[in-house]
Amino acid sequence: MKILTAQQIKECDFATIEKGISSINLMEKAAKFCVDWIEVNFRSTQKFLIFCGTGNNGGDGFAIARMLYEKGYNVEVFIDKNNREFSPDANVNFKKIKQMSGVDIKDFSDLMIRDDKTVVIDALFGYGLNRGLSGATKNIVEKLNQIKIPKISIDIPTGLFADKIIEENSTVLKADFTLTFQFYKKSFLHPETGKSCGKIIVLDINLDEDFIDVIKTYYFVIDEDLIKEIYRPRDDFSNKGTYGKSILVGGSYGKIGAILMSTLSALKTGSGLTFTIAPECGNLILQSQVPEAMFIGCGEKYIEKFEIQDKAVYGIGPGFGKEKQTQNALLDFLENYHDPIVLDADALNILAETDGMRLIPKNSVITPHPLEFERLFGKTENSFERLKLARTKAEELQIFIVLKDHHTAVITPGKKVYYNITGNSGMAKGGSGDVLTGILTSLISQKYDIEKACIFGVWLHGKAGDLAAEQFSKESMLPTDLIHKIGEVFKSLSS
Ligand SMILES: NC(=O)C1=CN([C@@H]2O[C@H](COP(=O)(O)OP(=O)(O)OC[C@H]3O[C@@H](n4cnc5c(N)ncnc54)[C@H](O)[C@@H]3O)[C@@H](O)[C@H]2O)[C@@H](O)CC1
Ligand SMILES: Nc1ncnc2c1ncn2[C@@H]1O[C@H](COP(=O)(O)OP(=O)(O)O)[C@@H](O)[C@H]1O
Ligand SMILES: [K+]
Repeated sequence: MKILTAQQIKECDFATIEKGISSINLMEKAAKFCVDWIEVNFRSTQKFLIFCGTGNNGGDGFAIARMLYEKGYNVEVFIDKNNREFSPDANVNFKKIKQMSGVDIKDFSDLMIRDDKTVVIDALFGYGLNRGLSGATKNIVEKLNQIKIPKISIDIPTGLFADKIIEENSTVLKADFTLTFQFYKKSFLHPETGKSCGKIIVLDINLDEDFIDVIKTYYFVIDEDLIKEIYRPRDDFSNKGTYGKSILVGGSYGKIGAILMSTLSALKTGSGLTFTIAPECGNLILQSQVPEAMFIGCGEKYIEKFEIQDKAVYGIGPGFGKEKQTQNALLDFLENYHDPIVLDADALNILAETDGMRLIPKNSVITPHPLEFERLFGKTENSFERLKLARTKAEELQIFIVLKDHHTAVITPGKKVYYNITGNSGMAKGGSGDVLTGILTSLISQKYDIEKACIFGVWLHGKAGDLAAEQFSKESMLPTDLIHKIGEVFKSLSS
């Protein structure tokens, strides 16, 4: 799914209107989709308090208020009575609601909440916000944020921009749900801004498909349609050679578990032949826990050297450690190896400390979490800036950067960004990243195109995490539980 800027969304609205629907009918349609969702999900609500701004977001709010009232709900509409300069479409809907005898139109300052079964609808500002909140709107948002009743934001939580960071400490409505039109907005996917969105529901209001097809963007959300295009079912007439050779390199005394999880994940993701290169202290553990993988020992307690094998894909780093010999082993390997590889964890830390980034083969994948990213490329002000730097570095080094976070971003050498929306905070545990390394190595060894392997890999990882959380809870699920859910995800794809 494409992500558009506020300006592009506006153009998309115009394109849709040019195709024959009037702007007021488009607003009506958008409001109806919201009301349909609200009816299903907030059926027992006794009163809706609907806060409307002066732009078209406010217009949506007036239309939603009218429709809810017509369906028999108790509705109160709040506006800033000192500012009634509504946009033309908002004005049409304001006039309609004003004529309804059973709906009170109140000033923001009249807000009183007595009833438990009350829900707030935020239609103050949408993608047209062009500066931070101030005055009456800022005050009412601050007040609403202190009241513990459910809040539904229409299109965008008021105070957020669609596509850029907000100033620190600025006021933003804290929504429980965001009913957004047609597209995810970039700000929903970054930690500083996304935390205000609650659960995001994308309502398809049938904006012009031809426009959406051709509009150029570098930003995408990974959705199930994309995954279904990427996923290749296994061929009956195949053998282990068809599915590649994955070699997971890592582990050191006390951190054998990390490379074990990578190895198991590679197997569970379908790798044909799987090897683990680890120090001898891991031999017994690996051979007994993952008998399907072949073990190559090199060093006693940490890796001292490792050889290049033909026709394999290497995933290097989990549990690797940073011993001097291990460092040299990695740098030697990279001096002589020129095919794409996956680099994670201590392999990245070693490259950061030794200035070895230039040795990474073109089209390789690196999987830093924010701190590893900072060690590699330096500090940035916020996650928007981090992404910008990552896009520059991915192009400069011609590599894929899998920037791990709540919404992991896959950044391609062509500077495209694919945000992942599967996964959950149950995965915020040591070991989850090791699993991802195994998955990515396995997919690349199965000859998935590298961009597709990254997109598919992060989605699969998060989806398996979601299934693990469903069964065990976010608190109790373990990275190993996630590995055992990979199969269920594949089953759902092939059914
Ligand atoms: N395709 C879509 O996405 C559709 C969007 N619609 C709605 O239209 C909205 C966009 O409408 P608008 O462009 O009118 O934008 P807004 O409703 O966000 O309001 C923008 C207006 O407020 C002013 N403004 C901006 N920041 C301000 C601030 N901090 N303080 C005071 N005033 C400020 C602007 O100058 C502008 O006049 C969407 O968010 C959505 O709710 C729907 O009505 C129809 C379909
Ligand atoms: N709150 C979260 N929501 C979604 N995914 C998460 C969350 N926290 C962590 N993850 C995922 O778990 C993995 C953690 O990786 P990493 O930080 O490298 O852990 P480790 O190195 O300990 O294995 C990443 O893929 C990340 O996207
Ligand atoms: K809003």
